[in-house]
Amino acid sequence: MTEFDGTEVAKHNTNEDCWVVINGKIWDVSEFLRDHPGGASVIAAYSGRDATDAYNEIHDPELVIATLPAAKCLGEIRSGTLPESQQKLAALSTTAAVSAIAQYPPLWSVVNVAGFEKVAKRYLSPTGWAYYAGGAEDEVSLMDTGRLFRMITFRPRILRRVEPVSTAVKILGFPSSLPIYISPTGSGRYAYPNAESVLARAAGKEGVVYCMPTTAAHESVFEARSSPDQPLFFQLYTTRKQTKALAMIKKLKALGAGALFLTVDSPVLSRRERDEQAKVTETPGVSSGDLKWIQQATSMPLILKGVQTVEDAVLAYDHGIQGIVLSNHGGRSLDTAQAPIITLLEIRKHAPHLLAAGIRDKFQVFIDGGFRRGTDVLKALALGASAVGIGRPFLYSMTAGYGEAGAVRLLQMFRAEIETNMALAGATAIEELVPEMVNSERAESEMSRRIKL
Ligand SMILES: Cc1cc2nc3c(=O)[nH]c(=O)nc-3n(C[C@H](O)[C@H](O)[C@H](O)COP(=O)(O)O)c2cc1C
Repeated sequence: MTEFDGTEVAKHNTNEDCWVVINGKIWDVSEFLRDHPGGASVIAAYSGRDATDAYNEIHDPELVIATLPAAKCLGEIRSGTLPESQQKLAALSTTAAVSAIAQYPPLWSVVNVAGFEKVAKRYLSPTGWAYYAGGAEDEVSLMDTGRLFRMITFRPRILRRVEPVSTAVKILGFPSSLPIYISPTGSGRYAYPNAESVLARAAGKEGVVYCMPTTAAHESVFEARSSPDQPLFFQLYTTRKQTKALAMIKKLKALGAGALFLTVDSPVLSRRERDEQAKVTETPGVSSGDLKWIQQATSMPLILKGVQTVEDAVLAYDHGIQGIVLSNHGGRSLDTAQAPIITLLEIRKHAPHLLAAGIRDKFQVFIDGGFRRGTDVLKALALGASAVGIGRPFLYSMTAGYGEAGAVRLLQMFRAEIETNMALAGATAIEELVPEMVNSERAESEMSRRIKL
């Protein structure tokens, strides 16, 4: 029997197109609605949702089978994919249930990343929310990034001409309309069906780069490009046997991938307790120390994702790698690992040559983890990063049935925040964002004093 995710069921939530879940089976009751002896509104209250409890309270489990044509049973609900908000309204009377059903908030009412996160928390299944929102162990690294962004303040310059503002940058030689890109985030299916293709399409519309995760590196994502020139990167774990990895690199290069992000911060599977409770399973990413075979296998730029110290940043540069992502995997790997912005400050202090404008055509420093505002992005750029990766917010932006429109709206929100705040800081181009525009001294006081290069 065909299986459907809760997100798919949720889309059929009107009187004209009404699906309900009864005892694990999905029924199309659009036509039956008006014939229901108890009235249409009783069923309509559960459209796009799980009606099991309410149904079982009154009906024999076999009644639906006897009443509806077999073709109206469309399939089964995939376990763990029904958001809480789509489940269990039986404890309420029908009238209360009808009023308790919140419609998905209209997209225009979501005005910032925090808004998308709120919607995602409400409409994702418990499993999906645990997987997306969680971090390792006590989630200290996960939560720490926001604190550091707040510790870094702007030193805006005044009475400058601040129009027009250009947010364009080059990422590994590819043009991007914004100094941000979409980070690889495992499986997007809890948020929206074919989430990776949806993100590729949204990225194409807004002229930014999407880096797809290993698990979703398929033809279909490339087919979603708005033009063959649209840059798409892919991420690889080196768990894969060498032969498999090489075959994948070759295939993705042929499909038109522009760069390879090799994730190096997860040599073993980390301890994510929310996932354990919600029974999410994920393949560990094991990194091997030897990168020569990958460097030799491809002419694509090779980027190390998950560099967490200035020492390793220097090693990467010295080994001819084309770029690094300062990242602690969004707080999902080693808990209490330092925030990536601290690693950026370490590089500023001990190896500033890695951030020099003059070397950006052969080496770029990217950063990700906890960037939720245009101002967060601008601080990292002023301190020398070439671009910023954004992970979870894109997953959140596709929930509640928003899909591509949500991801496009999120990019437009970042665009508006970056443009406005650049002008307020006194910059009209990304190159004009210089270290003197921020005061990062409080954050610098948290840097290790034991660094020896
Ligand atoms: C649900 C989820 C899955 C992820 N899966 C991957 C992955 O498969 N490969 C990878 O390199 N990074 C993965 N990451 C890490 C992101 O690429 C990125 O480093 C991190 O999410 C950035 O932080 P942010 O989510 O706070 O923006 C994942 C992150 C999340 C939240």
